Amino acid sequence: MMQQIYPAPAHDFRYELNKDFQFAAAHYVPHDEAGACRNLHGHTYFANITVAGDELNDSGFLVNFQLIKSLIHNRFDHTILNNDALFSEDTSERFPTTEVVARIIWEVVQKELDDTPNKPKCLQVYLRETPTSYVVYRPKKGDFL
Ligand SMILES: Nc1nc2c(c(=O)[nH]1)N=C([C@H](O)[C@H](O)COP(=O)(O)OP(=O)(O)OP(=O)(O)O)CN2
Ligand SMILES: [Zn+2]
Repeated sequence: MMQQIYPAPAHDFRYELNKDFQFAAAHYVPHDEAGACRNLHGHTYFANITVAGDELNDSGFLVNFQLIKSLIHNRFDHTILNNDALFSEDTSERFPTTEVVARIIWEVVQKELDDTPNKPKCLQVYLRETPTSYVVYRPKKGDFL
């Protein structure tokens, strides 16, 4: 399916994995400057999640590829993002723009990784909203526990 070259975050961890997946979702951006995006419309989002770490778990995984996909796909696929409690119309920090959706994906994934024994780090979320538009979210050091 996706098999494209993604930008690579710099790091010196021993292992790095990447998981591609897609999900279909509708959204609108509740702001006057959003133009046509103020209207409810849908996308097939393509995501690439980068996870890195020095230690593997008892399965020999950094983290199961399927866990990364299911965390996001099960929550957002065939939904209206604006209806999810992770988003809000009260603050632009929680409007479901591509930038914010990418950051929220990072927050969901990293929260799960923080609960694993080998504690890998999500270093990058690449999120493509349309054939011509995508965002890359990279956390800063201080964003990790
Ligand atoms: N910085 C952002 N700009 C825009 C966002 C966004 O989330 N962050 N979102 C939109 C719209 O929601 C739209 O879905 C995507 O916009 P756009 O790239 O303009 O989509 P097109 O397919 O129409 O692009 P063309 O390259 O002109 O075909 C708008 N902006
Ligand atoms: Zn859109």
